[in-house]
Amino acid sequence: MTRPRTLSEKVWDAHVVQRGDGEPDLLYIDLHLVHEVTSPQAFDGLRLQGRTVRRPDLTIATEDHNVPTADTHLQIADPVSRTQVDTLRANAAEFGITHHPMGSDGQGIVHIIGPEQGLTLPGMTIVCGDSHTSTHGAFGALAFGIGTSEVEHVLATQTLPQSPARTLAITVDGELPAGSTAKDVILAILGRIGTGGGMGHIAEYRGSVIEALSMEGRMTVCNMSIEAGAKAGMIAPDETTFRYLEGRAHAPAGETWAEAEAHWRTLATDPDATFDKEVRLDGAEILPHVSWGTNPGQVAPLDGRVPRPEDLADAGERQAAERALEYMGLAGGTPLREVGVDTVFIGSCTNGRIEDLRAVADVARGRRVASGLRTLVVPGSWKVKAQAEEEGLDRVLVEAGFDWRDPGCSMCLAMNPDKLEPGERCASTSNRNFEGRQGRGGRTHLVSPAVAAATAVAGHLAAPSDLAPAGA
Ligand SMILES: CC(C)[C@H](C(=O)O)[C@@H](O)C(=O)O
Ligand code: SF4
Repeated sequence: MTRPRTLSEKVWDAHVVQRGDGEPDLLYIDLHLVHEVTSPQAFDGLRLQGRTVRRPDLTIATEDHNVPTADTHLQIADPVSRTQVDTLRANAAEFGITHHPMGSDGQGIVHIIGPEQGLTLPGMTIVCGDSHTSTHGAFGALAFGIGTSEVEHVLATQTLPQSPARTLAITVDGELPAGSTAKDVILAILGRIGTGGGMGHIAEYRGSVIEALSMEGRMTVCNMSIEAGAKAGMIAPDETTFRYLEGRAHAPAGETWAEAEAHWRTLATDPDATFDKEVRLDGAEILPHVSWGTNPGQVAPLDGRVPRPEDLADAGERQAAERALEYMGLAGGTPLREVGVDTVFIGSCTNGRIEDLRAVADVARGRRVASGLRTLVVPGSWKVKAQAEEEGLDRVLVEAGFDWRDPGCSMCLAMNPDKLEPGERCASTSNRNFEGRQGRGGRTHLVSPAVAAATAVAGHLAAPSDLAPAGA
């Protein structure tokens, strides 16, 4: 009998094409996603060596980081952004890669389009020159971000040398309180284990709270694995996964579906398998969370207060908190609900999917955005945008005063026209609150879509349950 294995070990083992003593394993890569930021030098490298793309059919490119989210029928105005996007287009054409240009049906944030097109499947190895590739682990794929030289290696060979990672089980049992979401689960996990808590590990999220999440919610959780320093984050595929995938453009169909599903069912961690490290959270204790600092581990329940650095026992944490509060323009001890914002950003590969937009529309329906507040609602892809419009969500949002945009990374990282001004404070459904992340001097509070929407209405950090009844 083979020894009991975890989900990640099974997927890893199935992809080893070469193993040698003291050497990293050479892994076969099933899907390589490409965007305009981390690919230009990789393609240049191929050209220099006269090489081709080994499997153009397993390589998919999209434009996301640099695209504007308004007037997308026009040329990109910024010359640097335009060059990056034009370069990707030229490379995709030269090397025969499927490419989704700005404004086309299949375009969107790289981590949104893979799953929605059924390209992302359980048991696969998936890489992209992007740290949030961990998103795809929600399907039980082993998915991780790689650097540009590795992008070149995968383009040329469809393989990647990798040293095995350790395994980490993050179990969230029980049931979430009403009003808490997948985003709150991952923010609470980050609050517990910190930004280094997953370092060197592949995380597997398990337990009844994770099992009860939709695929959208599972993607939100896996997306932020990298914020804990984990190499990847995975969830065992189950009925929820299969129902999400069935009928998607690139998912197996007919007889191959049944075969695929049977195989996917074998991927779950064996009952006797052990992890190198385990963390447990009680779902019942996970309340809506917001970040108060400048890394995604600096979070607190919305019901709480901005921490007082002097109360922190650890000297390193105390200094980090002092510095963060200074940048954030916050005083320790301030109730989080009293923190007013200038901007609300809803979107990104963390929370730019249809379920996220539904959650926002549910709060917006019959209400108004606080006066003077800037909002951006940015669907993660054109498919998400089209579905939202089919469901009438855009009308609800526009009537409430939200700005309804075109797909892209947008204000998640401000590599495009959507940026915060210095000192501007933003409630954001994205994944990083680093200094300057959303624009130089901008201040970010990471929140769930529901909290973002309620904050837009209230003008300060708020949960939907804080708001007066709609229409009142
Ligand atoms: C631009 C890209 C390399 C970067 C990443 O790797 O994550 C970006 O997507 C981000 O979210 O910071
Ligand atoms: S939405 Fe944000 S986190 Fe996701 S790929 Fe784009 S920039 Fe990175």
